[in-house]
Amino acid sequence: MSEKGYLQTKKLCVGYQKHIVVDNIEISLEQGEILTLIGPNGAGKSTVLKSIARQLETLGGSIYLDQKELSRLSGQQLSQSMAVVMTQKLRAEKMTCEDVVATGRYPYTGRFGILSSSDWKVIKEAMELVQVTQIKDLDFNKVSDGQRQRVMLARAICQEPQILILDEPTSYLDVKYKLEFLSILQEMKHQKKLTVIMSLHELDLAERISDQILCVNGTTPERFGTPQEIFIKGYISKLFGISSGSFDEKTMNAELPKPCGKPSVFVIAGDGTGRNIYRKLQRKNIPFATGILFENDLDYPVAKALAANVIASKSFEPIKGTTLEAAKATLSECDHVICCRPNFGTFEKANEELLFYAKQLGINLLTW
Ligand SMILES: Nc1ncnc2c1ncn2[C@@H]1O[C@H](COP(=O)(O)OP(=O)(O)OP(=O)(O)O)[C@@H](O)[C@H]1O
Repeated sequence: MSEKGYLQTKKLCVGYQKHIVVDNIEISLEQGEILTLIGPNGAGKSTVLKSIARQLETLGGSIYLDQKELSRLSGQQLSQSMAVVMTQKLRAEKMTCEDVVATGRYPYTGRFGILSSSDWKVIKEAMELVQVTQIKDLDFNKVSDGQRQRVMLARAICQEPQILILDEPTSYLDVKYKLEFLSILQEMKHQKKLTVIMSLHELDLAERISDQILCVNGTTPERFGTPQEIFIKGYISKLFGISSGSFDEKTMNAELPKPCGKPSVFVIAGDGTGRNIYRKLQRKNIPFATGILFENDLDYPVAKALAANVIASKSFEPIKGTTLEAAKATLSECDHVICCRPNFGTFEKANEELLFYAKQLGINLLTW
């Protein structure tokens, strides 16, 4: 573990009463890093977050913030350094969205909770940043889940924390707000050196935004590392125990199960033209073969996930005669051919020949 770590855990054990959920958690984050927790439902992500946020008593080990034990900070010191947005709904009787955002300033107000003009400036800026100014006068209990999530983020931002803890912050956001939300986190990371610890179910987003990822599943954390170390072939499927369908760590594509049986259709594809057809055939439960695909083609990972048989050729190499023969043999066993290619490039003469062969055999050429 790095001595320079801004936020560190040592042999951290978390759970409920005597029931250990995750043990031996060793993380080390620099200031301004984003850590994402991923793992299956019920694995313990929220439990880890609640423990780091001091909302749940730890069962063992320690958490250090800037070399100081987190448990030794006073309540006010903690709320001035850490903001927390968990999934459970905030009880906010008769509060407007602006009232809720304003509670984020309480760690800075005196005993009477009177907000100064500079507090209101911070509140206004936070609301503008996450675009909730328009709903500021609405009853917090009557806004949508996505709006509520953004109000809670504004509240956390106006707390001006050094560390932000978020449990599934993007779960209710539409794609526009998901991207905006993550952009705000990145901006705060770069401009204010904000350190973020959050859980995400969207693996593609986790891969893009995280500096570090902690994989949680079972009583010991599976892995802690950079996205490049985590998103390696086969690992995510193993972490989540994917048994129906498949997940490709390289493209972050999740595909439904491939249709079973002998292929009845041959798809001549390439240059990303086949993916939609493959998925259409999958939806209709029609087994198919496809080729000839270069291994770096956009179609290739989808074909590997959905096709009964993929005739492939090494990237940046000429297609071998034996590969063309294998494609012809597979095609001749099919009842139909779908050609997705409007024309063929210089290095695709083999596919052009394959189409010609299909016509010679008199195989039914489908247009989809
Ligand atoms: N208050 C509680 N008391 C006792 N056990 C709990 C409590 N909250 C959660 N658990 C248990 O702790 C385990 C981990 O739950 P946790 O909510 O941390 O998982 P998670 O990874 O966040 O799941 P999800 O992805 O579904 O949100 C589960 O077995 C759950 O049943």
